[in-house]
Amino acid sequence: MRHYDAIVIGAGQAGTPLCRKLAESGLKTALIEKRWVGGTCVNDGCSPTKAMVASAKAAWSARHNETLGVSVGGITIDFDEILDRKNSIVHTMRGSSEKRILNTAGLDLIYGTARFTGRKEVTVSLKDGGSETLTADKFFLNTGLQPVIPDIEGIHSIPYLTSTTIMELSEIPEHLLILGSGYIALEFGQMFARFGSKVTIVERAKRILKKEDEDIAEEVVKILAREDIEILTNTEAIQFAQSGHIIAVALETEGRRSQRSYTHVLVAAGRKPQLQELGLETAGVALDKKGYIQVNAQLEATAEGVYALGDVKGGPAFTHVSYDDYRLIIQHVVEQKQISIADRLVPYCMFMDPQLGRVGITEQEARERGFDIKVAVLKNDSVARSIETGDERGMMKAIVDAQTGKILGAAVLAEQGGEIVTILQMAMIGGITYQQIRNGVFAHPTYAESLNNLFMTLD
Ligand SMILES: Cc1cc2nc3c(=O)[nH]c(=O)nc-3n(C[C@H](O)[C@H](O)[C@H](O)COP(=O)(O)OP(=O)(O)OC[C@H]3O[C@@H](n4cnc5c(N)ncnc54)[C@H](O)[C@@H]3O)c2cc1C
Ligand SMILES: NC(=O)c1ccc[n+]([C@@H]2O[C@H](COP(=O)([O-])OP(=O)(O)OC[C@H]3O[C@@H](n4cnc5c(N)ncnc54)[C@H](O)[C@@H]3O)[C@@H](O)[C@H]2O)c1
Repeated sequence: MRHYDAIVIGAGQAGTPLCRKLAESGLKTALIEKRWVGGTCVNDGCSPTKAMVASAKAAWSARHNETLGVSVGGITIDFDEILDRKNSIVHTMRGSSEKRILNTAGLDLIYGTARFTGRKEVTVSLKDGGSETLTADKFFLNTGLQPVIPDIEGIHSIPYLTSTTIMELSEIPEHLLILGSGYIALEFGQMFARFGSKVTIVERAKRILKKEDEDIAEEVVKILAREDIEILTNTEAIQFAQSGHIIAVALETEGRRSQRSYTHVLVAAGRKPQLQELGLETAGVALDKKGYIQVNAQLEATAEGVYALGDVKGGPAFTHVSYDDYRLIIQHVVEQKQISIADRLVPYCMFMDPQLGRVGITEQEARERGFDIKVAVLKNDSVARSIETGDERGMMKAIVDAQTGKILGAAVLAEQGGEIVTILQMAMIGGITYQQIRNGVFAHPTYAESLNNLFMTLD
């Protein structure tokens, strides 16, 4: 039986860099991955979707450019070309990541599914057949999330799509029904609408983007409505049936039933921890109330020598969080430093177009918590850069501490909203007040300069 100093399970956004750093620090390390190096982000998530979103944006721009006085005539979507480009990006990223692992001394890459068969022992069902049992002093779990498939009558009798399988379609759906209205639903919904699908989004809650402020969510709805995307809120799919190429769906909106037909169904109703194969009970690792691996602020699970990183430990499920978990674990385990994930400032960006960049708390959260705040709001139709470039969609918003002038949170729904919100995040990190940003000299006419105007609204 092979023994290691450290075993990393899951080659996600934490596990992939972590295994190399552990090995480079002198620990004999194994990385166990059941599918591909790079995990969700590289293979099924961020990179492939953003590559396809870029194609969708190009299609939108080609149509939209007429408003700028430039007509390119009819446009054609070459879906095979879009998929080839996406696949080539994924293969390059995955390949170079795998190569770096294979070239690291003291590190073994083992393809297979790991299951705990003892407190400090895993048995790997190898991808190429057979199995191997390994032991280690320390385990690092980075097994990620998987789509939730709601228990709806008939759902397993239809060829429903998930965020993974929709990227393998060989044709553009004629009429796509999307269950859920989170990031996955909105990014794919707008993307396929721009490729030519008719898109209907069904959300069972009373509005989309519940965690965002209502004015931001309303602005997103307006933008999507202009692209003929139908959004049905307070609505649930209660029954599915397949009839030839058509999927018949019974919907229920506030007690009223209706019958609709679609060609494709994407389930984007949330994601859950990928743990069913791991046998955590055997390792003595407890789960929290929501079914994620329970960790403390040092990312330690309830069993000694076991750590959990990334999405599987709960909290915001983003690549940059998983990557930061890796950075912190290295400081803790290799450099013997104190670490804590408490109070970590986590930004995020929804890559619909325009992007929704977010950081810190929302207005609704600040009010619920009784904070003394000022709220700055600026619609993009009064931003010089937006007017000049012909894209006035969206708005900017910042929540400011009324006493100190410090920024508590921001939302930027704009072309490059993810980049613009990062400027405000830097201000939050550096303790820069809104008055300093209001009076800062920024190049004209940039989006950054509009932050002067955003905070002038507080005067
Ligand atoms: C469609 C989509 C788009 C997204 N877009 C963005 C975005 O734009 N920006 C962003 O920040 N985040 C985005 N995310 C989220 C992001 O992909 C994840 O937060 C990120 O990948 C971090 O995941 P992770 O490191 O926790 O694990 P993952 O990347 O999910 O990796 C887990 C790995 O563990 C392996 N594994 C699981 N169980 C076992 C086992 N028993 N044995 C061996 N191996 C196992 C899996 O095969 C997988 O490779 C997106 C997600 C999706 C689905
Ligand atoms: N740009 C990004 O950073 C990005 C992009 C995509 C995904 N992600 C990550 O992936 C995670 C999962 O995304 P998601 O969109 O699947 O989940 P989500 O949890 O964000 O949204 C799911 C939505 O589906 C609704 N819902 C649940 N069951 C339903 C049902 N039966 N019928 C209708 N609606 C239903 C929920 O009310 C919720 O609004 C995100 O939270 C995020 O962390 C990030």
